[in-house]
Amino acid sequence: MEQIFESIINSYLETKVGQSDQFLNDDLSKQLREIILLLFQENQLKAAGIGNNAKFLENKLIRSDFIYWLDRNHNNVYENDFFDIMDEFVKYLNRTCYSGITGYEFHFAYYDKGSFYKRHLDQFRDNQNRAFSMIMYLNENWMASDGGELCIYHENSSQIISPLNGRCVFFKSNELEHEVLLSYNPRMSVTGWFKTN
Ligand SMILES: O=C(O)CCC(=O)C(=O)O
Ligand SMILES: [Fe+2]
Repeated sequence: MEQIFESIINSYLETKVGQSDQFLNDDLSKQLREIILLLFQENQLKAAGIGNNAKFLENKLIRSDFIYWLDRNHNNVYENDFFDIMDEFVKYLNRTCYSGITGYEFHFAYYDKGSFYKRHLDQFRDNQNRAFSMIMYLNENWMASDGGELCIYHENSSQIISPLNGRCVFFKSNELEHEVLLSYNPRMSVTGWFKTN
């Protein structure tokens, strides 16, 4: 894994967006995808970012994905395999970049056909503990015509990233605004944040 971590950090340092196209192996990616599909069937995914009713409408205009938080207490082998990789990555980050990461949170995300997430920053105004964002895509055979690209806004340009199976994207949470473009097919991912105190 070290080599993959290194390539993510090198691309992050070079371009502000760390990337690897083989972060999750096909087997783990498939198992995580199956968990999401089961949660979807069982109606356990929750519309993302719901507050009260007024907020609900407002939210729907900003994002239309459904989420489910991963948790070691679920005692799911594959969620735990995923967390093991994240624990390794945190150690790597803290050892090589002195990043001082003390925690993380990850959720599954399901963007049904016609879903999107408008331009935003991942750090909340009243809480700065999200240091880095990371997204891992689980979409086999994703085609350009499926849409659902991640668009990252740099100072003078924008960068379009297709949500391909096994790919991960890593960037600083308070720095880069980004958006999920309209998805024409169900789009699945694990998204999360590395936190500092
Ligand atoms: O799925 C993606 O490509 C980005 C998701 C995102 O921006 C978020 O959940 O904050
Ligand atoms: Fe985001």
